[in-house]
Amino acid sequence: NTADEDDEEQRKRKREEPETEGSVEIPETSESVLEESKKTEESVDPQISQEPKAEDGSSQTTFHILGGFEEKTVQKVKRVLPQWLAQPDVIQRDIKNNLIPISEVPGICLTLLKKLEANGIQSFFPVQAEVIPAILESVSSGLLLGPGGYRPRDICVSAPTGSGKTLAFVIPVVQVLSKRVVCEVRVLAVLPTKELAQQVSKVFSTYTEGTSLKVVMITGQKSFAAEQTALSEIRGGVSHSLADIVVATPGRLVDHINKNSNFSLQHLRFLIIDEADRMIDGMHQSWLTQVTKAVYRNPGDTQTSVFRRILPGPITVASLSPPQIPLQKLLFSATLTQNPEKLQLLDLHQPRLFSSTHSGTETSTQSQEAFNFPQGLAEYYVPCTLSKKPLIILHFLLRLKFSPALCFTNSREAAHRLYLLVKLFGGVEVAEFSSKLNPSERQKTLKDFEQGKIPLLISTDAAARGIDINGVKCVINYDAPQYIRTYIHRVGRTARAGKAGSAFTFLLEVQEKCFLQMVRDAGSPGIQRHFVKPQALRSMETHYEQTLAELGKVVKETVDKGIVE
Ligand SMILES: Nc1ncnc2c1ncn2[C@@H]1O[C@H](COP(=O)(O)OP(=O)(O)OP(=O)(O)O)[C@@H](O)[C@H]1O
Repeated sequence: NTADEDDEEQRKRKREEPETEGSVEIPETSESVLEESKKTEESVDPQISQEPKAEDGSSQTTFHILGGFEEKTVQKVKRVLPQWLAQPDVIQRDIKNNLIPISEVPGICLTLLKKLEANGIQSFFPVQAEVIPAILESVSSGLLLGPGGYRPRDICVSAPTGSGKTLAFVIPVVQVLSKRVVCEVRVLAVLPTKELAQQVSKVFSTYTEGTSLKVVMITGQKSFAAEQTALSEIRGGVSHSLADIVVATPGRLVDHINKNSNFSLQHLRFLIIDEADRMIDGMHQSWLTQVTKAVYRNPGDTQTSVFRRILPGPITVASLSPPQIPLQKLLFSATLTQNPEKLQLLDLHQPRLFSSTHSGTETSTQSQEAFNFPQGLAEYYVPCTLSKKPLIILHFLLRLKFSPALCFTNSREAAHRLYLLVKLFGGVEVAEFSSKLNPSERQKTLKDFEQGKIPLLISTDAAARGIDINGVKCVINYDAPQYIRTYIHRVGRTARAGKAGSAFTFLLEVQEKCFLQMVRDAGSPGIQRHFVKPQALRSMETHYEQTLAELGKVVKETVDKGIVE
């Protein structure tokens, strides 16, 4: 229909207007005005010709309208992913109904089976049942070669928060290393924070206990000299490694590579990158280049060594002989990026992906990445106003007994303010967790929270990723997270290991549309509205107002004393 076409044409013209500051927006004009401007377009300066005219023909305004906030139709582009990303090995998301008895997973030695049982593990979760045999298979020809004499494929795992990814790499790696003769660093696990490194190091220690394997953590928690002493010793004038498995944060790792001449990665067989998407992010990138350099750094006398390592290139007869220790990368994340450009930074070798999302299928037209949500998670959003947020938290804790609850804010200041307010209000034990605390305070706070001494922990995103706190019933996003990955990791602190849990996100009216769209686009199975009636808060209001006034005084006093800025 012609009228529709004209409309469409008008809209198109509007969309194509330059968005520069000097441009003039053409208002929704009548056809005659549009025709008028069309006629003059060829002969007159376009800037002048686009100036809007009122019906009497006079210029409507001389102001330039800034912005360009009008709605634009963005052309949908069908995603085309590399085959390995588009067709992953599928991992079941439902843990409870897909438990596999540990004895049914092939290749695991008796000693480890016994240890698993001793640690209360009777069955493997789906991610473990898939990934453990795959890693074991890649070392089936020994540490020096992959299957068929070729370099083994790198392995990427994208599975929900709390799905048991840690054991999926700890078990096979410990099993492979248990046959080693000489102590050298064969496994390097890199994690973004000290807490996570500690958590993973603890699991490695549990499963290496009673063997000669040594696990060393380098995160800066101890002095550099103490870490050096733990990593190697000089015997007979020669440096000997004291670590088989090193668990590190990127900053401290780079320090040891550059400043500790006795720290050698020349025998490294597995590079484990946990929270891989976070580790690919900008600030962490250079650590990988440094690791690669350290792995292929040849001391002068190794030209004749059997273990001479050269950077992998095209396969030739010469490159296959003598065989080298291949470096295999194992990537784990609940929100592994599907952006091939980002993944390329990791220089993966014929990667094999294990994933519980199907967003990468060829039929998918979604431009946004979809992620994994734990099966037992119930998601809610709570419509609220800024002033009612603290009251709703108190209502959740005091009336609805939503505890233990982990509550996230978007800044350290917001966490501290909310902590003070809840503490002054009384009736519930509360603690805060942020980078403001030193590592031992952080550790103690997490321990107290886990042991049930603190029913409410108010945290920044410092506790959003990877932290495995047993028994968190409820996650509260006091401030809505800006990014979908942050949301997934925060809510993933509950509903772990096949258990149930709830996540509540407080949303101001202006945030609702965008946030809900973001969550749905990411593949959330469904987020429901949880409305708190104003009457439910009324009885707490007077005491709350008094607490606010008191808080004002406390904050003023601390500022006056120069305790906080
Ligand atoms: N087979 C199993 N049986 C029972 N519990 C298990 C099993 N595997 C792992 N767990 C427990 O499940 C919890 C979550 O495991 P883990 O921390 O490895 O999850 P994750 O996938 O790494 O989560 P995130 O993505 O949040 O880091 C841990 O407390 C762990 O001890």
